[in-house]
Amino acid sequence: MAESSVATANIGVVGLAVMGSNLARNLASREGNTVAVYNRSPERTTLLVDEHPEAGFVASEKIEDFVASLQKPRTAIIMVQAGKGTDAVISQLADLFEEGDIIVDGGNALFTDTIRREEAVTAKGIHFVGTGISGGEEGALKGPSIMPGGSVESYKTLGPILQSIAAIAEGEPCVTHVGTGGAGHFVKMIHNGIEYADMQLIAESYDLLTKIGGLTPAAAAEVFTEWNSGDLESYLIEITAEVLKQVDAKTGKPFVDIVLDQAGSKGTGVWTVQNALDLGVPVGGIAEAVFARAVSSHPEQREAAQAVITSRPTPVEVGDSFSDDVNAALYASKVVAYAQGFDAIIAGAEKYGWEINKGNIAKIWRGGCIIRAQFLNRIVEAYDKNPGLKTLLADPYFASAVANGEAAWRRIVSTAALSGIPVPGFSSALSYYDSLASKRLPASLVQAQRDFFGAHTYKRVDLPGTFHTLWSGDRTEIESEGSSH
Ligand SMILES: NC(=O)C1=CN([C@@H]2O[C@H](COP(=O)(O)OP(=O)(O)OC[C@H]3O[C@@H](n4cnc5c(N)ncnc54)[C@H](OP(=O)(O)O)[C@@H]3O)[C@@H](O)[C@H]2O)C=CC1
Ligand SMILES: O=C(CO)[C@H](O)[C@H](O)COP(=O)(O)O
Repeated sequence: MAESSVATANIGVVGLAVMGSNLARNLASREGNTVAVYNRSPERTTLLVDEHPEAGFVASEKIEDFVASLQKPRTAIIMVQAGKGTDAVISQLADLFEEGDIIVDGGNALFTDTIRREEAVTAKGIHFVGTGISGGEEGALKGPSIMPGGSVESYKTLGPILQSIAAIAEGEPCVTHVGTGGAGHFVKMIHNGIEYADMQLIAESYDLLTKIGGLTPAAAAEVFTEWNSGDLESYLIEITAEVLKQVDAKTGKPFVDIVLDQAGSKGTGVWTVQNALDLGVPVGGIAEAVFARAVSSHPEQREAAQAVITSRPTPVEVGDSFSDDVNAALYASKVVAYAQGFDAIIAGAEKYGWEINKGNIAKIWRGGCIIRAQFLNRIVEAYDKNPGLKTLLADPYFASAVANGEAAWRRIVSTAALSGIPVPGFSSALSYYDSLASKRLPASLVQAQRDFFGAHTYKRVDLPGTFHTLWSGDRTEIESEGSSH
């Protein structure tokens, strides 16, 4: 490995696994950049440098040499395993960096860790920017969607570099200063939550098309390919068609049929739901997607249940328009998932004091990231028209798009239930829609029950104030001090 302790690089990357190595190549391909690279295990560095001499990397085996190879003020992007790995690298860099240098964490960090790390690092006069980066291997190389947090001052230096490597959508780079502190990682977390929901809805669509619609995976691939030229056009629909087309070389079977039906996760979906619970934001679509992966990953429970549930419903007979109904249900459920994700962003911004422009978030998700979709242009328009929109479902375009597909959506949920096909994503989205649309919810009864057993009080529809009924006494109503909770 060619070592350099002369400061020749204007930017560095620490962590050269899938994301870091591709991000480093992306940076190196941009005019004027000289990129320093470092990885804990030097084999990865050697491999990257040997395979990509054109990148002109300045490689180091020791982190001290890596730091010495960076021009001042130094900027290093960390792309290592979230959690302890990130803490370890930050601590090493913070010991070697000087006032004014910038540490960027581009991994999938939990935003509260980012807030903690920023406090610790900035105490030394070093800038710290937690940034979400999405796009997987290809995005990192060709242009990801980038969601930086951190201070406005840091973004002044970092912004142009990030803009130069980001994906371009509708002529604009997919990067914006999301907000200060942990805002970037918070928004990336929600991005991943929406990603989970979108993937689950697509998986349910595939299940319905094959198990009720009777399509083979290859025929379902054609349906997804067709959908990809309509309102559902998106990266996830596109790759779904590719996966379903794939034939396993070993068995000649459809590839999807030989993959074990147990979905894993690395944690960002769970974080989204945990934080939404804390914020009091219903994100049922994302939660169901997380739970669906969890159900799939308990084979012992599934086996135990299958040993006793031996009688299964016969799939309902469906006509030629079935796939159109699935398309409509997918679209409507997807609108709900995005609406819930944006609600969580709004609530997070309020709680943590971030000024997050929702339209700009939709803009930077139009390219480079896993949830990139045609659909996001409509979200941009919705927030452009009304930045204070209470829910995406109230936007006139989405309201009418969902209303147009509503009957099909209901047919799909009921057909799935009658056929014994689980559709937790579709059905929870429909229930959420119906909850918002209902003039009156049975929450009245829940609140009355709470008052009965715990004197939790209630409000009346016809009078101001807070009340309690003397349930264990003569059941008269008394006015209560304070507000019901
Ligand atoms: N993979 C993806 O599609 C995406 C990943 N991300 C995020 O980007 C980051 C990098 O992801 P990915 O490229 O997949 O790599 P991994 O998450 O698999 O992490 C591997 C890298 O972390 C390094 N590392 C782990 N522990 C330590 C430690 N204690 N000290 C120093 N280095 C350590 C490894 O070094 P060594 O080689 O020495 O083991 C290696 O470079 C992660 O935070 C991930 O969540 C974000 C978007 C997409
Ligand atoms: O951040 C990502 C994409 O945006 C990563 O691919 C992430 O790993 C996906 O989450 P999970 O592994 O839990 O499915």
